[in-house]
Amino acid sequence: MIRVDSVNLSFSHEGEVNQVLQGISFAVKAEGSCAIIGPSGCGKTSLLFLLAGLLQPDAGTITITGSPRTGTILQHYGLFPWKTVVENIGLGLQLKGEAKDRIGARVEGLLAEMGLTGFGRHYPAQLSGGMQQRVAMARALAIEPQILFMDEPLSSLDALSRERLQNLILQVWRDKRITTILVTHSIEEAVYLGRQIIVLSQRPGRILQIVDNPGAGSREYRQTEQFFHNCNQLRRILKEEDHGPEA
Ligand SMILES: Nc1ncnc2c1ncn2[C@@H]1O[C@H](COP(=O)(O)OP(=O)(O)OP(=O)(O)O)[C@@H](O)[C@H]1O
Repeated sequence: MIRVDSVNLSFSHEGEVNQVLQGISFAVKAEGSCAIIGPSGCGKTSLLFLLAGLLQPDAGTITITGSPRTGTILQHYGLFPWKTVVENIGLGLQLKGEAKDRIGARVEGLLAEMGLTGFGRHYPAQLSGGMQQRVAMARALAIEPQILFMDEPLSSLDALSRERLQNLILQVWRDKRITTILVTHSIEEAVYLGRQIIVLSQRPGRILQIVDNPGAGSREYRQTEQFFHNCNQLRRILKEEDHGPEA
């Protein structure tokens, strides 16, 4: 369980305080899937960084029950260009001090799972965006996280690769029974991948609404009336935030 209670965050620059998040409270239960959406600059990445423990709030608390292993996929993949695919994927395991042969076996398994067999010795620059994204996902999954934090992981992909990787995220969430927290700009992606959708206001980000979306979790969901209904609901909330209520 992840619990966020009355969290505020601001950044200071040359004496000027920039309030980024205000009074954020919500909870995500274990094995839940949560999507965070909102206008550009509203603090989505900052909120994800807070959850992942990469930033500390000015006020309020973030509590994560137990000491779960966490994996993080940052925007633009965060791969090391001077390391091969195998070295990138094995990095977390290496940092944990795992034995070389165990790392080798685990990385081989992940290469196969992600459809990257044969590309282990390539460098990131030699791969397409979709393949780099799968490497980033394999690296995050290598340590068998119980919570997976993802910051717009699919934003730079073409429509088909994006759909394939959305299905992969769905499959990982279901098969490995992990908790996923996904920051996205895409309404459809939020509704497809988040059983709970947190909609943030313009900066300073406050919670406009938490949309329950219990139907998410299967490939078929995309074709259902409920899916379209929830996409429209999100669109309405975001539009109102952008322009005020529609005439
Ligand atoms: N390390 C930092 N120092 C100062 N200001 C920062 C820092 N990180 C983020 N900000 C500011 O905080 C605000 C929110 O940024 P953040 O990246 O969290 O928003 P976002 O909703 O993820 O944006 P986008 O959708 O465009 O990716 C922005 O105004 C940004 O300039």
